[in-house]
Amino acid sequence: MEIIHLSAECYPIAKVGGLGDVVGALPKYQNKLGHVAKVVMPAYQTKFMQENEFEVVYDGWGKLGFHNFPVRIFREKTNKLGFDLYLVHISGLLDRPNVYGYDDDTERFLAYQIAVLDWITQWEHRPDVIHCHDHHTGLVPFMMAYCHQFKKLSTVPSILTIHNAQYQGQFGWDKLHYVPPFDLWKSGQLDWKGSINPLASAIKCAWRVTTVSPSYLEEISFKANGLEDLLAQERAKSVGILNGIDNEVWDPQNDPMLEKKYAIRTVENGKKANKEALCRVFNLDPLKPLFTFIGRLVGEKGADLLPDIFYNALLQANGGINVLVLGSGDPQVEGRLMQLKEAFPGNYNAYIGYNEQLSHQIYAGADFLLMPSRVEPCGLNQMYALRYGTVPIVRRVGGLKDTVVDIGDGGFGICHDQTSVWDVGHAIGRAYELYHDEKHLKEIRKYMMQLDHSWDRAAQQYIDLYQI
Ligand SMILES: Nc1ncnc2c1ncn2[C@@H]1O[C@H](COP(=O)(O)OP(=O)(O)O[C@H]2O[C@H](CO)[C@@H](O)[C@H](O)[C@H]2O)[C@@H](O)[C@H]1O
Repeated sequence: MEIIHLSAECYPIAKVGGLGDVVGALPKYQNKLGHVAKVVMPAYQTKFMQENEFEVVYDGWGKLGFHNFPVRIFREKTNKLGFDLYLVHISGLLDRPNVYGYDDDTERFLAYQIAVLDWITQWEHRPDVIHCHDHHTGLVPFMMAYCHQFKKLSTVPSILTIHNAQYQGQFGWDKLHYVPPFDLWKSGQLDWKGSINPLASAIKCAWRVTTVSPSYLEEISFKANGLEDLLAQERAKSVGILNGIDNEVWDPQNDPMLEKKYAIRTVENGKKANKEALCRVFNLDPLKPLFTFIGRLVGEKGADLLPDIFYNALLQANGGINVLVLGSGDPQVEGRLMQLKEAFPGNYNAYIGYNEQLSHQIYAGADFLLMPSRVEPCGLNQMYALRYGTVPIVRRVGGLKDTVVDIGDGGFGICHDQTSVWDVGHAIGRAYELYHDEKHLKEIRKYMMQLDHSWDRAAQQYIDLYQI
């Protein structure tokens, strides 16, 4: 099958969070299964763009409302990522250093979607599937189905994967003229509660809808930032497919970013060396249990509670634990996490910002990784932690519920029910006890590391879905 993945992010070209990881891995695994999966994404001003060789495969013009813009699509020449990568260059709109966060993001992602469909419409053949990821590509199913100029694609199955229903990309009806011509009586397919809502439109128009874990599919019928009714209504065409991880990128045995590589057999020494290196850099004591958090500092991740959670835990442990945070997001949370450094020097540290290499070093060097998420569509961090022999401490929600089994149930993680300072504090207490039960901890580490969360299974599940 020929599968076209459309996404705003794709690792290693541009990654803000888990979306980038998924789109950088799933197509590779689909290709391994004998299919031809390709990624078509915006050409941002990134290092990848400057450091690799490209050929131009399309030179044309797009139209956004009354504005015409030149489009150039580049193909990466060497197939080094394990799939064909196409980058859509629209001068002045997409060629910027960041993926998101501009006032004209609506225009940027609309222009990208229109340019991609213009290009694919001109192919001599039709792809078998167009797979859209999140709201930045959410108008594609509508445009394929109803816009006159893309009529040729109206019979091609479109898939929407919801990585996060919180973000929907809504904009006002005053921008309707951006959408290429269609029969106006179809406008209801764009609408949700009085706005043009790309995610809602994709849920309505896509041939199939997927979420990134089965539990999240259950949850969004009750909690989806206003889309609950719609999701419940479209439930029959929806399915939850648990994300995998890229076992080649996330492999402690082969990870060039680590101080010391290790396998299941050598996990104790390997983790010790990585922990020592990490503690040296962050002025922490390698003899104490190291608790960490990696992620976007936003309410969904429970990040607003982290300062209180860590303050209480550090106080109670009376110097007996270490904490290290890597993240960025809400400036207030960032500020409070930085302040804690003064209160607990030698036991607490934080790196505010994005740092891919440091994230690998933390998964390897930490003892415990916290994920007190309020909402977690799948979560990849807990699966990376498992692969690196780090015990996840997670709230029982979404994909966390689907991937982590509590030690009390014969499992390998520590689970709690609420995103509250008290509940997480209690979980940290349990982790502290586990840390001092060396035999049990060693067994758990070995057990976790042999769990298989690679993309092999999920890649096939998507293929099966396309073929239904
Ligand atoms: N400051 C930082 N420095 C370095 N690396 C950092 C970082 N902050 C985050 N990361 C990395 O970004 C990724 C985050 O992945 P998640 O799946 O946890 O979250 P996200 O909420 O972005 O994704 C959404 O999409 C994914 C994919 O479907 C779902 O798993 C998830 O539940 C959903 O919210 C991980 O690779 C993590 O290591």
